[in-house]
Amino acid sequence: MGVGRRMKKQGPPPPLDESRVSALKKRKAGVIDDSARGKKRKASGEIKVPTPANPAYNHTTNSGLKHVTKGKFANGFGNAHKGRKGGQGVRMADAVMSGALQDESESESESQNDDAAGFLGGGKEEVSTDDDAADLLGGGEEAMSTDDDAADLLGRGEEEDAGLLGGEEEGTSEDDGLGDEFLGSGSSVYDSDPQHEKARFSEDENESDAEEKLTAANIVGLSRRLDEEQEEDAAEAQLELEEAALQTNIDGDRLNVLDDEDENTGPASRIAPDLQLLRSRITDTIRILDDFSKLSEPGRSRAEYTAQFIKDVCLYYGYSSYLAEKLFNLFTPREAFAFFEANESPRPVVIRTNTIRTHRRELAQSLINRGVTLEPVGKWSKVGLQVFESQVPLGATPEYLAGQYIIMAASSFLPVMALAPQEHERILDMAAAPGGKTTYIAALMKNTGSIFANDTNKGRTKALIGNIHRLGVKNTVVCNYDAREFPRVIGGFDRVLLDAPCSGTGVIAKDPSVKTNKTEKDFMQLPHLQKQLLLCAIDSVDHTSKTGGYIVYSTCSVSIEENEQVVQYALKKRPNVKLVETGLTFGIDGFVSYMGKEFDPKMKTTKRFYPHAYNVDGFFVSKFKKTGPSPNMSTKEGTADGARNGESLSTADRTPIATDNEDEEQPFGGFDDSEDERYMEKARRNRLRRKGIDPKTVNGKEKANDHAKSLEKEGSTNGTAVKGSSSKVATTGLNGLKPSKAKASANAGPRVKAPTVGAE
Ligand SMILES: C[S@@+](CC[C@H](N)C(=O)[O-])C[C@H]1O[C@@H](n2cnc3c(N)ncnc32)[C@H](O)[C@@H]1O
Repeated sequence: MGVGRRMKKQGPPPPLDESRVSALKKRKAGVIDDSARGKKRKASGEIKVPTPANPAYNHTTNSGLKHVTKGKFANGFGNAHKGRKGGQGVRMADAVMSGALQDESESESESQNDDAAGFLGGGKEEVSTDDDAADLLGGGEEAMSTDDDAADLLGRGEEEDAGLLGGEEEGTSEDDGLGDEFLGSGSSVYDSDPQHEKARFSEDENESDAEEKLTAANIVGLSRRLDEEQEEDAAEAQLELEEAALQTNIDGDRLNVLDDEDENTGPASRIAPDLQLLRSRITDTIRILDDFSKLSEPGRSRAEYTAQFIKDVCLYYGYSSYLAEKLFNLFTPREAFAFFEANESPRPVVIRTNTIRTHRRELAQSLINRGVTLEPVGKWSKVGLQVFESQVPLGATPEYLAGQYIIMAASSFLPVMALAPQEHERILDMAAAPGGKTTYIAALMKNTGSIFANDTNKGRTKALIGNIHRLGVKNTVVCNYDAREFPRVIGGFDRVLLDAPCSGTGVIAKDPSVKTNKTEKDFMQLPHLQKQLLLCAIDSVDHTSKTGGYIVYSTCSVSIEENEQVVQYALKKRPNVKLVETGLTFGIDGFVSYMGKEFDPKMKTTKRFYPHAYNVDGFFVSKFKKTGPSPNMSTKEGTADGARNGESLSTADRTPIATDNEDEEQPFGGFDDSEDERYMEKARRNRLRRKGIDPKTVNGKEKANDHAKSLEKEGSTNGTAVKGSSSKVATTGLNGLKPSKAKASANAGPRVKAPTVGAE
C-alpha cells in the first residue's frame, strides 16, 4: 500500500470508509461508561456545570464533563466542531483555514496572544472523537493504561514508546532512589525577547490552502462519525433524563449526602460500592459545596462535606486519601471533580512533525493517504498533528521510520516553545531522555549550534539516542551525568531546559499507579532534587549570552511543592535570575499565593496546564532570565558561568536525599573508556595539527598537559569550538570524564564546544 498510495499527489483522498467508523464506534461503546455517567447528571439538570467564577473550569464545563473525557483538545478546533450537525464539515474547514491563515500571519511574529482567547474559550465543545486514537489505532492489549495500549498499537519501537509516554516506562530513574514516577512528562511559541520571534523555525508558513484541503480530506469521514455520535448522545441523554426522574434530589432541596456516623449503609461503606450511587453523591456534594448556605444540612460544616467528597473520590477513582486531598486543594470542588474525571480518559494522540526531515503539510498528506485521520493540533503549534484514527500503526509507518515525526504528548511541546532556542546557540537539556524535547530543540535550531542532551539514566539514554538517530539530529551530544554535576561538567550555555523528574501528577491518565504510589515522602524528596537541579541549571547558563541567558523549568506535575515552591526557592537562592513570560499563549497562571504562602508576584508568569482545562497532560512551565553571574561562581580567574574553576562552585545543597541506585546493568550503547580514549586521542592529534605541531613529536606526558592546557585556553576564550574532535554519540563522556558518576573536575569546566555528532 505504502508506495503506491504515497505517490498519489495532492487532492483529498476518498472519504473514510464507513466500516472504520463503525469499528470505532463499537470500541468506543465499550469504554465510555464513565463519560456516560457524567452526562447523566448533566442531562438531568442536576449539575450546574459552568462556574463563571472559574474560567479555567469553564473550558470544560460547557461541554459537560463528558467532553473532557474524550480525546480531543479543548482548543479552537474543538469549538469548530460544536453543533456540527449538517454544517459540521464546513465549520471544521473554516476552523482549520483560519488556523492556517493565522499561521501565516504568525510567521512574522509568533507572539500569538490574540490566539489565547480562542484557545481559552475553545474548551467548550470538543468533538467526541473518543477515547482516543489510542483505541482506534489498534486497540488496547492487556492490562495497560489506554495510552500504553495506544503505544503498542501505534507500533512503536522501544524508544518511541518512551517518547509517547513522556519517557515514563523505559527504565526508571533510579537515581536518588526515585522511581519511575520521575520519568513522567513527557512542549512554542516565542521568546519574550522580541528579537527572537522572527528566527523561529516554521515550515508551515503560507500553507493555509494546503492545510484547508488537507483537513477537508478528513472532514467527510469525521463529520459523519460526529453526527452519529451526536445522535447517540441524544439518545443517551433521553435515557438519563428518564432515569433522573427517579431521583429525589430536586434542585433547591437540601441534600442529604453525609454518611451517618453509625450507619453503614452509605455507598462508601459497602464492600463493593455502588459506583453509580457514589458518583451521584460526589456530584451532589459538589452542588452543596458550591451553594453551601442553601443546600447544606443544618449543623453540618463545610469540612464535613469536603471530607466526604475526598473519601468518595478515593473510592470512586482509586486515589490514596493523601493524594486526593492534595489534588483537591488545588482547585474548587467542581474543578477538582473535572480534574479527577479527566484523569480517567487518555489525552489525544499527537505527533510532532520533524521539520528536519519534512513539512507538516506533506507529512499530513502522506499519512492521510495511509488512512490516518488527523488535523493540526491547534493554532498554537505549527508542527503538531492530532491523530483521531488510523488504519496503520503510527509507530511503524514508512514516514515514522524515516524520522518524519515523533509521537509525543502535546504538553511536551510547551517547555521547548518557552525555551525558544535559536540557531547556533549552545543548549543544555539536563534531563533529556527519551528525547522528545531534545529533538524538537534540534529542529528549531535547524540542526545548528550544539545541544548537550543529558540524562542520568543510562537505560533511557538508549531511547534518546534512538530518537536522535531516527530524526536526523546532528547537533547533539548525549551524555550521562547526574545533572547536579553541571556546570562542573560544562557550563556557559545560552539556554538550559530542565524538564525535571517529577511525581507525574499531571499524567495520571497515562500512569494511574500515581494515584496510589505517591506518598508524602515523594513530595519532600522530589522537590529537594528539583531545587538542586534548578540551581545547577541556572549556574550552567552564560548570563552574558548575546542571544539567550534563559532557563526553562518544567514538570509534568501539578503539585505546588514541585513547581511554584521550587521556583520560589531558586529566586531566593539565585538573585541573579528573574522570572519572565514564557511566551506561551495559553495556560493558567501559576499560584502567587497558596494556603497562606505568598510567592513572588511574578509567579503569574509561570503557566499551569490541566487535563480538564486543555485536554493536555498536566504540566507546569516557568522561564527565567539570568541577569548576572551566580553568586558563588565569581573566582579569581573570572566569573564565567562556564565553571572555569570547578572547586569554587557550590551550586546547591547537596544533602543526599535518597540512595543512589544507578542501573549499572544496562550497558549504554557502549560507554567505553578505551573507545573514549581513541576519540580523545584523535581529537588531540587534530588539535595539535591545527596548531602546526606534529602529534608524533609530543610524548605522553606532554600530551596530557597539552590537552589540559588547550581545554583551559579554549574555555578562557569563551567557548571557542574544539573543531574536528569527532565524537561518537553516547560513546564518550565529555572532556574524557567517565560518563557515569563523573567526578567533578576543575579541568572539566571550560566551555568546550560540543563536537558535532553524526547521528545517522
Ligand atoms: C520528565 S523525564 C524527561 C523527559 C524528556 N525531557 C523528554 O522530553 O523526553 C525526567 C528525566 O530525568 C531523568 N533524571 C532523573 N534524575 C536525574 C538527575 N539527577 N540528573 C539527570 N537526569 C535525571 C530521568 O531519567 C528522566 O529521563
